[in-house]
Amino acid sequence: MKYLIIDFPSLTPTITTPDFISGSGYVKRLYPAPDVKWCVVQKEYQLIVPIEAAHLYDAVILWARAATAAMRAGLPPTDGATLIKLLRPTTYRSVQGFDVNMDTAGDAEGNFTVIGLVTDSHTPSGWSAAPVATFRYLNSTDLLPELIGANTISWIGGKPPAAEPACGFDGVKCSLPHDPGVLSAICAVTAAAILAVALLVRHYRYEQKLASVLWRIEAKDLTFITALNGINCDKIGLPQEMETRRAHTTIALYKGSIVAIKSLQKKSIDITRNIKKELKQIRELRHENLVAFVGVCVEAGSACIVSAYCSRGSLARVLADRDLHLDDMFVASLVADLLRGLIYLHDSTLVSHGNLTSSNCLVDSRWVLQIADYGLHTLKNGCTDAEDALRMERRMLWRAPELLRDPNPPTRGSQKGDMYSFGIILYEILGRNGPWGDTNLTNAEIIGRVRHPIGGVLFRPPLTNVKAHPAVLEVLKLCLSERPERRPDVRIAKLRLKQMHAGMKTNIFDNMLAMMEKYAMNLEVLVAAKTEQLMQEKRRTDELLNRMLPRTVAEALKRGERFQAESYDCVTIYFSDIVGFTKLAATNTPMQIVEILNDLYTCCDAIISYYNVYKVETIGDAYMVVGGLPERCARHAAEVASLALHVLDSVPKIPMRHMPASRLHIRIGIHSGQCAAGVVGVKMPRYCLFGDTVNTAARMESSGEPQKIHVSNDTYLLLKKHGGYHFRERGIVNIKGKGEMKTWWLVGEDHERRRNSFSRYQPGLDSIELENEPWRPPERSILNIRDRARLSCGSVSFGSALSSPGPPACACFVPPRDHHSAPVVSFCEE
Ligand SMILES: Nc1nc2c(ncn2[C@@H]2O[C@H](COP(=O)(O)OP(=O)(O)OP(=O)(O)O)[C@@H](O)[C@H]2O)c(=O)[nH]1
Ligand SMILES: [Mg+2]
Repeated sequence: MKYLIIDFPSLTPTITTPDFISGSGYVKRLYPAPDVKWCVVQKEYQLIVPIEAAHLYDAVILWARAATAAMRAGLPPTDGATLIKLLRPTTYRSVQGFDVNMDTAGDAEGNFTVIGLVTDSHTPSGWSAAPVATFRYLNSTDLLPELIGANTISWIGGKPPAAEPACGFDGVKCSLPHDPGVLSAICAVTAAAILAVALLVRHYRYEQKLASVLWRIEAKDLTFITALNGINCDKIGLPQEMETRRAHTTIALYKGSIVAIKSLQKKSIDITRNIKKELKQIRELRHENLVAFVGVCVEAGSACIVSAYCSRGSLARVLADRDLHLDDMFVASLVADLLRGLIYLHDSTLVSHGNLTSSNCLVDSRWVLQIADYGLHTLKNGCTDAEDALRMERRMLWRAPELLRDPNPPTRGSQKGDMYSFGIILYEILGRNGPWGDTNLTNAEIIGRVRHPIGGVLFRPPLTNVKAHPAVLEVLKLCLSERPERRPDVRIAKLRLKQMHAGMKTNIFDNMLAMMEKYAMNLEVLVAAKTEQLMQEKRRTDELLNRMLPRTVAEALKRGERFQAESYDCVTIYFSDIVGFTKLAATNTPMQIVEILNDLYTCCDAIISYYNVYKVETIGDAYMVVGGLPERCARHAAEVASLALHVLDSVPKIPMRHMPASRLHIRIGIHSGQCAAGVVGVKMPRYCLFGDTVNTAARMESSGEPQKIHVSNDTYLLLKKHGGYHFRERGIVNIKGKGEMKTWWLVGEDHERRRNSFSRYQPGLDSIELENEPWRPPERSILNIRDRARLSCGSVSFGSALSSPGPPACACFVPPRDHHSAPVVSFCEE
């Protein structure tokens, strides 16, 4: 049997090497031979062979090469060890198409191809993977292959990735040393370095601040103001209020603000490091109750301290001003301010004041107390003021006994010493009689007694005449204690003095604001109440005016305008008159007549409020009403006719107080026609009607009969057109001044029709049973007549009358069944 071994690399599916092609030609030639066994044959030149076959091929070739070399060297080709020695290391071309490098240990490595992305216009993405470089062993002795064609690779980021991560593949390169000793040493050194740097920076900054001359004020920047009385405030920009007040100290203008100047009478001024420290320290202090330090002006051997100016002067001066009444609120506020300032000072780097006196407590324009002359002890030391001895002595009045006795007292004093000084100031505030009250002793004597009590009796300001709360007096006594440790701490003192300003704000300004707020609130309430009263008065006046004049007329007159008279084409005028009034007047007293008429008109007024009519006036016993003005209404005749029927029915039911058995009877006359209406005259203006229609209507009444409604033919025609009214013809009547006229008696109204009409607007009112009670006199002479405006076209008036609370003021409000068992509705066509 013959074997044909064809070995191909698996990575190369299409074998195209020359060896293979020649081999395949050979295979082709062998093909007909029946005794040749095939491995795999695909189509022409397209053979897929297992990788093992390719390796086997290479192995056989290598073996053959070694065997040939052995035979040439005269060595036995059958000795495996010899062949291996001859074989390694070597480079050979594999049947797979690439060179293979075999090292001395026999490890064979082929060449590697780098596949990279290359632009490819044939693919949808525009990219495809293709061999871009190769790894090759250039020499058989090379340990690693060389990259050939690396420059053709397009790397992400422009360069190949690092061969190894920065900390190595397992992070070893970055790990800390594990030795705890080394570790703590590193930490300590680092901390020390940081600390040293921080200290250096701090020191540097401190030195910078010390060296900086932010506190320095140039003399040229200070404009001294010698006397306020003579200066023009506007010129130097001072507030006007300053003009009337003296400064009490040297003041100057610095950068647009007024400052107080305190000169230091020193022989020489040397700004030492200690003074610089003090200046830096004092510049950093800022509190509402400390006078703000502005700076120091050092010029030609002299120096002055510049600080904010407090316009109301020292506390000593404020207390000495007898014209100034200091109430509890002021006192509490001043004490609270002083304590707040002192707390801040005691908590600050200054620790204590050392020279707390009432002349070192200043009051600003807002009545806020501010502590002055704190700190700068080194700078102030050694002053040679001519007045120094006296001033020094006066200062001692506030000084604590232990400090007085001390031959070398601390320049900055002590906190307990400050509390003693506070006690003396509190005494000054409460007593308003100086730091030691009313005494004949000189300052030196007082100081001497405080320093050395005579006979062991302590010398203190007399508290007998001091009027204050017991708790306040207690604090005062404690502050003046001989033993410093008995004196309260400033915070404790503040706590105990809290009740001085119980219920008040601690600051005068806030207190004043609170008072003003309260006052403003009260004022608001007062104004609201007065406004309400005014509105009520206005409503009453308007109501009265509206009763006397039509609303439109009243409005025009209120605005001060003239009301233009208006002409109306057709209105209906109603006149009524009491039958036998002359006789009635003769048999009753005038007051009884007034009563009768008042009852009658009140009833009529109440009735007309249900109709869209306007009451023009009453003349004696005559009552005049018009329908169709001042607001035009097409139903004027019907409104007046219904009103007449209503009145005619109600009047006989009005009982006469003096003649219970008698009844009133009236005549009613109605006529329709043209008329004019307007206000005539200026005084007591009245809305009057003019025209013949008025006369005719009056004639209709006078020519009528008791308890009858006399209607002219014009009104009759209008009512007939409207429908629903019942008439009886009177015939031709001779009317005085008019001649013969055809007239009618209005006898009734088709109330069912009206009732139905009303039900259209007020469903359910059909069922309301209206009582026809006898009339009672009203409780008030003027009834609250319903607002006629509600009777404007289309509105329903009766519903509101029914729903009004309380009993009806007048029973004749209730329409009787025969005329108005249904509520009245105005149906205006306009
Ligand atoms: N109106 C007003 N008076 C001031 C101001 N500063 C100081 N004074 C007053 O000027 C006067 C002199 O003040 P200083 O030189 O501080 O003397 P002193 O306060 O009496 O005493 P020492 O401060 O202890 O030296 C005192 O009556 C102060 O009350 C201020 O800003 N406004
Ligand atoms: Mg002072």
